[in-house]
Amino acid sequence: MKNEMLKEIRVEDAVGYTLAHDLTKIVPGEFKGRAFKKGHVIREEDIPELLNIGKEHIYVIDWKEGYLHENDAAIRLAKAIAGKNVEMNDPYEGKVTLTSSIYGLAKIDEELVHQINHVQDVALATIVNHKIVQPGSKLAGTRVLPLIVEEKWVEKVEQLVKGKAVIQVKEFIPFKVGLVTTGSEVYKGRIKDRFRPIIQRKLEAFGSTLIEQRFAPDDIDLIQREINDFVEKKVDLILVSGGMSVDPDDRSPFAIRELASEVVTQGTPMLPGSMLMIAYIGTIPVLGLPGGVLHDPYTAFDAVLPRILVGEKVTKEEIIRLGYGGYFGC
Ligand SMILES: Nc1nc2c(c(=O)[nH]1)N[C@H]1C(S)=C(S)[C@@H](COP(=O)(O)OP(=O)(O)OC[C@H]3O[C@@H](n4cnc5c(N)ncnc54)[C@H](O)[C@@H]3O)O[C@H]1N2
Ligand code: MOO
Repeated sequence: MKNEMLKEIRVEDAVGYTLAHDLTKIVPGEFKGRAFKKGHVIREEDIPELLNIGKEHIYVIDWKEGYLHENDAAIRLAKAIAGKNVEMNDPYEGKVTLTSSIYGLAKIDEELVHQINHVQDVALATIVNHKIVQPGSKLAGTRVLPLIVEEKWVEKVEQLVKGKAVIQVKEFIPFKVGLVTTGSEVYKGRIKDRFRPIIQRKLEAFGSTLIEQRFAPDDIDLIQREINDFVEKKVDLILVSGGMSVDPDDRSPFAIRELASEVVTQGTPMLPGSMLMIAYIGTIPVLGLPGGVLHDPYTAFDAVLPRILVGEKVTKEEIIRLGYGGYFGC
């Protein structure tokens, strides 16, 4: 049903009228964008182009109390939704785009996004939660669906999100990290350690530093001695590589478990990375690294590390949910 506030005027009769909204042109494979901007005053020479993009009429709006233009509604929605380190652009074709102002971890409240999209005439599309984003990375776009919208729907969103962060980007905290490399084959020099360069590169990408690497054979006491040393040094994160699976020489999980004040998980459903262990000694996270880190670019370790480096604690429930969509092959 057409809104009674919208008056149609034939394009040929529209010279001197102001456009009420952006007009879009699409030429498949060549162009998609704004051909005319809201506020443009129509001139005689615009008429052929307006007809070419399929506009035989334009709208003039006869405003009533309690309604908003799509641009104003999109700005209000974006302001309500944008949290820390999120910027918004000017409306374009009725849509406001939210971008990150920093390099960090995108946090999207999925449940709130669903609630917002339940509100009549409101549309919010976001990236998935926990993506690593760069300055300028697009996070979301929002608009209302009609050209003029009842203000009450925008107010409903504003109330829904009050005091909550729908979309924000968290900064990575520079962690000082200790690495305990276990495995008698490495300790005795039979093979060269390959974990260090991989770990170093992954940490540095987030602004953290591997401050020291210690080596231990497959011996619980000796592994624990090195872990304890890092605890005393007050590192921010301890990583333990090697010996995480089922062989009799795989001692790392026992060594970590005995020292831990909390074990969040020993194992994940994600592949690769099923042998990842997450524990805490006091406030210091201790990760037992799956062997897959040595040969796969993305494992459960890569899913969890950015969370820890923004200062978050990953829950067992989140670990369980890594299985869905978490088959990367190995
Ligand atoms: N029968 C089963 N086999 C395997 C299982 C399982 O559950 N049942 N799990 C698989 C998974 S998943 C992983 S991951 C791997 C290896 O797990 P580990 O963490 O126990 O690794 P290791 O046994 O200590 O070593 C495996 C392999 O990697 C070499 N390695 C170890 N550390 C280093 C290092 N610092 N630098 C270079 N190379 C290293 C080591 O010499 C072995 O060759 O187990 C699967 N199998
Ligand atoms: O824990 Mo493993 O990394 O799946 O090969």
